[in-house]
Amino acid sequence: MEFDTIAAISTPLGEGAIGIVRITGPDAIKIADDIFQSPSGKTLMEVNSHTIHYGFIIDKRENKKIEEVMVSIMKGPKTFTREDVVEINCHGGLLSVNRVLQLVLTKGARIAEPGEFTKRAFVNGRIDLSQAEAVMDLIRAKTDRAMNVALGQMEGRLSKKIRKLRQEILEVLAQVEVNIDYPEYDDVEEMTHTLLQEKAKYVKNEIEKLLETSKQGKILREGLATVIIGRPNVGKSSLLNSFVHENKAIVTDIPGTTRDVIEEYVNVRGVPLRLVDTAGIRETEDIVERIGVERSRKVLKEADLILFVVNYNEEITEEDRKLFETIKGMDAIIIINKLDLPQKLDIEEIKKLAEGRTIIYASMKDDKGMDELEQAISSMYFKGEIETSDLTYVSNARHIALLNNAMQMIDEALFGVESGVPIDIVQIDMTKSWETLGEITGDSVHDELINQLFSQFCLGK
Ligand SMILES: Nc1nc2c(c(=O)[nH]1)N(C=O)[C@@H](CNc1ccc(C(=O)N[C@@H](CCC(=O)O)C(=O)O)cc1)CN2
Ligand SMILES: Nc1nc2c(ncn2[C@@H]2O[C@H](COP(=O)(O)OP(=O)(O)OP(=O)(O)O)[C@@H](O)[C@H]2O)c(=O)[nH]1
Ligand SMILES: [Mg+2]
Repeated sequence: MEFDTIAAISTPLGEGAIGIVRITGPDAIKIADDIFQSPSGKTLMEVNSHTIHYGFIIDKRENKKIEEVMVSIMKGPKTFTREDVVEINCHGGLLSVNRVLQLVLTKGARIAEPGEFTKRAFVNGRIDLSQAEAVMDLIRAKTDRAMNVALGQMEGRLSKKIRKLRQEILEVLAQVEVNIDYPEYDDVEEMTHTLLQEKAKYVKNEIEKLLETSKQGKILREGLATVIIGRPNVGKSSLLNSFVHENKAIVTDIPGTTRDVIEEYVNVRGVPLRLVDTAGIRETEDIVERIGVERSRKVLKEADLILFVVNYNEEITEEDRKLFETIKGMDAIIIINKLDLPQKLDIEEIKKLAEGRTIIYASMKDDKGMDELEQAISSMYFKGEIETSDLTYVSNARHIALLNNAMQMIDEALFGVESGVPIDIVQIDMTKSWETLGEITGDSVHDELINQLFSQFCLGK
């Protein structure tokens, strides 16, 4: 497909020693040539592909030097976008790259939308949708593991599995068609049923296997939403500070110190935590604190993991019991803090309330218990040493939802076969699941979704 020529700054604005203006499209090389002057007098129209050239960017109308640059010339289709690509390497600095970009735009290029380079790579068939989404994940990855998952997806690992499943479904649908066309064979109906049932079971099993990785995959990609809760003054903010190794949250001996929800990213043995400190939950007359308590309750509901802090130096209160009630059924670790102070806490009752969940004995003052806590978190989500390299993780919420949908349709197909529903109805369910799987790779998908997905990219990507 032939598109217009687009350009953008592909490096952080005004940071770093080099800044890159990237151009892609049919006029990329001509535009670059128009504003480039080499000391040797060569023109960019005649150079070999995948070569880089020293020279100056010149505003030829005013015969004015704009920048000293290195220009890469890459001719399609063996490029990032499969189109002609030019990269102008400028001196870093906001003004310098901006001047070059402005000049490029006056020569007929259009400013690129966020993600538009990667979108071209997709539309021109170099990568599929899940690979393009992986490019974005790669940029946002916060741990090595998350990065490995993104790299695997970018290489097309998930796409390959999905394509194989779609192929299987397509083959069985074709076979069913053939069988319908030759009804004169006696046992054709039974054969068709058996075939459909076997294939549906196989596909279902494969989807299930992928979905089994989704819990860990989602954590790796988005971070484990971890909320620190507990009554005022038990040491929640101190715990957050211990995790991030600095005094991010204000700690005082005044109960009700934390008023707002404080969020920090931490890497706990390869598990990315989106750690949230909350206002201590209690009944209060203070309006500001009450809003804080409300927010605490709200983030609590969306948590993947609760870190519930209680005070070794205080007796259990009705509020503690209520909190245990609130987190029923949720993943939680109980942290008994202030172990350096005399015991007033009834440990036996805490054990009962914990309902088998891990209890960590800690003192934020003496820096005790953090190792045990980190160990508990990592083994809770990644038992043993996981090898990200030989597992295909499904990490993206869009993919997870589509896999669940496809599975539902397969289930309906299976139910249909087993309860003697007419074959053409079963075919419809199988076809739907084939289409749904195709939305993951972008083989069956509409423009609106594509635009929405790519608009989430950064500018110049
Ligand atoms: N300067 C620069 N660095 C960059 C990028 C870029 O666009 N420019 N990339 C942008 O994100 C990433 C590299 N990604 C790329 C992916 C594919 C191709 C490419 O040309 N693929 C062709 C040819 C492969 C080959 O030579 O064998 C192809 O797949 O057909 C280029 C870059 C990271 N670093
Ligand atoms: N002795 C002792 N004091 C601690 C320990 N951990 C925290 N503290 C102190 O307890 C007080 C309250 O700590 P914070 O971390 O602010 O408690 P919080 O749970 O965030 O309190 P709110 O934000 O008011 O809900 C501070 O004076 C801390 O220094 C500990 O292990 N031992
Ligand atoms: Mg606090």
